[in-house]
Amino acid sequence: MEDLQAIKQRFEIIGTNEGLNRAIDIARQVAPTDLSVLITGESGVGKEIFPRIIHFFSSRKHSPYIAVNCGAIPEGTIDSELFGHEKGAFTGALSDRKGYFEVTDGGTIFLDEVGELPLSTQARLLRVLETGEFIRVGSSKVQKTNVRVIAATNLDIPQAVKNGKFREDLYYRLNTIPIYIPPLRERKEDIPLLFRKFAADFAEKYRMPAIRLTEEAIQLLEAYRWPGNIRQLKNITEQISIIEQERTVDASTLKKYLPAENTVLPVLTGNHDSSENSFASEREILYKILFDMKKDMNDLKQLVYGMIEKEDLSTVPTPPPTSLVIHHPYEQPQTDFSNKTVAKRSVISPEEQIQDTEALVEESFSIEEKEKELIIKALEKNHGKRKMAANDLGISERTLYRKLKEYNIEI
Ligand SMILES: Nc1ncnc2c1ncn2[C@@H]1O[C@H](COP(=O)(O)OP(=O)(O)OP(=O)(O)O)[C@@H](O)[C@H]1O
Repeated sequence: MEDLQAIKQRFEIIGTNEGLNRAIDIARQVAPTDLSVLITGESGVGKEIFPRIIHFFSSRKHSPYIAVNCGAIPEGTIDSELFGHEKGAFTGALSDRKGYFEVTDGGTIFLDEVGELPLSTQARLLRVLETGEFIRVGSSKVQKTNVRVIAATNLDIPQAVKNGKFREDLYYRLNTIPIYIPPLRERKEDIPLLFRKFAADFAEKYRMPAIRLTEEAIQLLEAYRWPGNIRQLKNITEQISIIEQERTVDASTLKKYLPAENTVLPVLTGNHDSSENSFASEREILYKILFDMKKDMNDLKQLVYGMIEKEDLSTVPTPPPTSLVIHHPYEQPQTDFSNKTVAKRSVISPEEQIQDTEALVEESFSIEEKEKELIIKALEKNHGKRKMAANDLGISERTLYRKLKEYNIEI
């Protein structure tokens, strides 16, 4: 089997930290077995690389690999996505459809954000883990599959178990082999290495000389807490690469790009001391009101559609057919992962038809731009942490995922 250095090269992993090396080593050791693995660590630490390492070094290497972001799939359709459905199982189920556990038979499924799974889906997942059995939605036929499950989460699952949000038995089943990825602030030695790598990548991408840091700037970079971890470091390196003309970046320039730590939106704290803050807070309150208005409007729409569906009125205007095809945001295949399946979906539930209709209505009320702006603001404030941004916005993480996709917001 390849040594640590070769694995790092193959998967473009930068870092020499002991915790990182240990995580890679466990992934390599556990790969040839069929054990379930749970990868934990804060958002942006680089969890997604590990299931790929495990799949690559397993005997399943030439079988399908699917990465499913459990937080990004609406609750109403997740069972159908994972386990498939029978024709007529719900309105819109126009034909039979295989779920990911069926199409990945023989391969590996990576369940990212596994803590977001609803309890009913957790029960189905436990069954497939323990017996290899699953049942398509709307069917009574038990089917078999042979899939290795690797899960990841940035949630405190033991706490979720205590709160009744995550099944304890499933937690122990998934956590057979735990892999913990340390946050960047505990890997200070890796910070300058990662910066240099990203600076070189962006120099190539934007065809300009790479930015470099002065000694003082490096110290500042290392002292920063990096709440958004590697994702945040990458974003900031990109911003500086594009914006700064001077390619040698000193500490005072760098400081401008590092968000003040422990800052909270004025709208949430009621901190209105300076006139600048007061302006910002008024604007944010306005956005919040617009956002709430839109939410109310959508609730109202759901209600109306619900009533219409109940009464089965033939005069109901249906959304145009083009809006009936939704694709989920799956990872792009890596260069060394040509066999990775990119999943698509073309059948939607009534719930999603309503969501798609929302998009049409949003346009006509011109709230879209404001909503997008507010989402970006919330993400910036929370250093790309989607969960915290969703909390600030007063929406579920799932809705935020949908919005990010809808507005093409990259974080
Ligand atoms: N060791 C590393 N070397 C180089 N790039 C890395 C490393 N770790 C992470 N990255 C990059 O950092 C970004 C964030 O990584 P990733 O999406 O895997 O984080 P995550 O822990 O899965 O976050 P989340 O829990 O929010 O999904 C990606 O662009 C990834 O390529």
